[in-house]
Amino acid sequence: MAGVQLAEVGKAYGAVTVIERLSLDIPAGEFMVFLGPSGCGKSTLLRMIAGLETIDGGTIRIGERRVDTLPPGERGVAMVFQHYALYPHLSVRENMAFGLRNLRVPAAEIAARIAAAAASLEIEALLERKPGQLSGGQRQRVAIARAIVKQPELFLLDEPLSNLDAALRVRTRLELAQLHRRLGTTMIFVTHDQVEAMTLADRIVVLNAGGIEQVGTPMEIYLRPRTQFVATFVGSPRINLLPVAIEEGPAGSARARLGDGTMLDTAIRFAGLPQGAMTLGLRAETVCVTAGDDAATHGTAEVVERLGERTLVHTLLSDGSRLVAEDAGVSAVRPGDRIGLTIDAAAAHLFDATGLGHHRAETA
Ligand SMILES: Nc1ncnc2c1ncn2[C@@H]1O[C@H](COP(=O)(O)OP(=O)(O)OP(=O)(O)O)[C@@H](O)[C@H]1O
Repeated sequence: MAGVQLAEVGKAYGAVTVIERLSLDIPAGEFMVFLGPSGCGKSTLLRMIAGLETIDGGTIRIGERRVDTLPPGERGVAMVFQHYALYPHLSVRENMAFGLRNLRVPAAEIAARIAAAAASLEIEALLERKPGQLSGGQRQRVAIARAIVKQPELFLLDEPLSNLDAALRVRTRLELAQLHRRLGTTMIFVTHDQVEAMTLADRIVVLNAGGIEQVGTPMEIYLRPRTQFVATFVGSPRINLLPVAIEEGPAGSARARLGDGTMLDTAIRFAGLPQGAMTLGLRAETVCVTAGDDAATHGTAEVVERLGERTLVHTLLSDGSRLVAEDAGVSAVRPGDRIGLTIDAAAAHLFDATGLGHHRAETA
């Protein structure tokens, strides 16, 4: 297994810059996820590491070796795509053996590796079938098994779960996490699905328009989003964003005034915040429906989404702004109801005009 180092890599197609001087260090053994919206350059970056795209500048290292001048076959990587890219006329076994024969791996060794990978992904019973005789999930498992038998130093996975139905996606996701634990091989996984990113990653790279917005563990990304873009992209329902005016509150903290006049004392230091209007970020789970007299503000329930374990209440505030609040799974709230809301102001985020995030001081 090998780590990966990208140093100031860039890529343009004609006049369009797709990746701009991007640097990133991935330690050996890490499960790294590239997360970002469609078109942000995730696949391009992965293909640059694989050698399927040239780079216009910078260097790429895998382990101790500089690889950006090497052809894909010499980089020690195996790639799994969204489309399984299996040879339709070859059996599963032959699909797995194909690349190894090209590498002149001895036949007995090929057989042993196929047996081990097939057992690991529970596809032993499928080895003599052709891809056309497999379900989508089985095909994807074969594609992963075909990557494993190469015993790569690095796995590159480009949205490998997105062709699977919801249940199979979850199962294959768990299998992939277990596989990583078992093999310990460095993996880079591209997705636009934040649940996949949160559940699989040791660390996530959030990409936006060809650049890195933030690199961090899933909970760092969720709890301390570096930018408003990251805060908005990660988390479901989407984080509530409200324009606020800021003044100094108790003990040097920032006090936010919402459009409806509600005052919230955040746990964010006032000193150092830029002057002027800011955007308050409140995750839905920090805004809760209350029937008691502890409400920070009141609003009108517009839409009530019952998810089973919790209820999302889309609420209109008196100044016309809207936010999503949470209630228990069994909730009495109906559309049109006037409701009270508690707000956990200590968990609030503030975003300045440049989109930079400000959070409560780190606690030990
Ligand atoms: N061969 C090409 N020629 C010109 N532009 C390209 C080419 N390949 C990709 N692009 C552009 O580069 C940008 C990044 O594409 P890329 O496929 O890396 O995005 P992505 O983040 O993987 O998106 P998706 O999730 O939709 O696959 C896009 O704007 C795309 O239109």
